[in-house]
Amino acid sequence: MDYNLATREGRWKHFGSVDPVKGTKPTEKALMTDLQSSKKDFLFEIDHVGIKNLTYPVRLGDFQTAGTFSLSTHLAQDEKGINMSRILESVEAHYDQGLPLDFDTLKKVLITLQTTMRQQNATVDASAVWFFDRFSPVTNLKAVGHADVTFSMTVADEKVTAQAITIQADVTTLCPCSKEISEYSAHNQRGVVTVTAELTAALPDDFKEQLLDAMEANASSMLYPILKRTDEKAVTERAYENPRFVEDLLRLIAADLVDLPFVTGFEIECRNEESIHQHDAFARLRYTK
Ligand SMILES: Nc1nc2c(ncn2[C@@H]2O[C@H](COP(=O)(O)OP(=O)(O)OP(=O)(O)O)[C@@H](O)[C@H]2O)c(=O)[nH]1
Repeated sequence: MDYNLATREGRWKHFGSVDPVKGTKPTEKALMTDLQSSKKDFLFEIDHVGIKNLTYPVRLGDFQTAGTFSLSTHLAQDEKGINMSRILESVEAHYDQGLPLDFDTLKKVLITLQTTMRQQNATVDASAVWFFDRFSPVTNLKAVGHADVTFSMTVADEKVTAQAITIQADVTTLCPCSKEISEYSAHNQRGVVTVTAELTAALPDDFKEQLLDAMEANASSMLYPILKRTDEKAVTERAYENPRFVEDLLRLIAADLVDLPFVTGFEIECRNEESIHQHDAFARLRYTK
């Protein structure tokens, strides 16, 4: 059969598209079976059911960036499934040129989600790149640094039952052993620090900054986007003056976190991408106050 190749429809049919069949199933929502809402004994309740790897715009500090979300609810034993479309509807209900990535907004999203799903609890993990201004140490030149953050929260009966933040940041560590045994120099490496901090309900405005400071200030040196020669000299000498094993860095961060009143417990991992090996060195600890 010849089709009118001057039209899209004609071209589609020319390439094999066919007309839809005349079906027997309803096309109106009210007449469609709501399978997920069917009730009987489905053997188990489910702790978490929802969506993950949702990419959605978020606002974090002065920046709009891409967030990655996992959102879920509980599901009772006598319910077949959740109404998944309501998860995105709950996010959209609090969206304003990006979803503000903070615990107040996430709590509102979870309460909306829990209410519309009529479930006992709801949980979110929301990750994004956290951009912030970073000034070079001597010349004070501004540029933008970054760390990875994940906000985690659970609500039950409209109350927050758990809230935590994970921050991953890069630092410099200079090897104390290398400094001790060598006539000159010492090898150093990129350290990757990951802190998950369980948090009290009330938080200071700068809680993320205080956590990041604990992670960076205890390293041999923090990282800067712009370094002029005077800055580079300062950073190099600071690292030499503050050598750190991976264990040292872990313990010094832990000591700072113990002192932060809004942190109730934490897990820290420090991983050094070794410059004299092909493997990494790491240390990890968990602590509950
Ligand atoms: N429960 C469940 N839903 C799924 C699954 N996979 C996909 N879905 C989605 O669920 C969508 C339907 O969403 P619902 O929220 O139940 O739709 P609805 O019943 O019209 O929505 P309401 O009017 O809010 O009740 C489908 O389009 C699917 O994309 C799954 O494994 N389980």
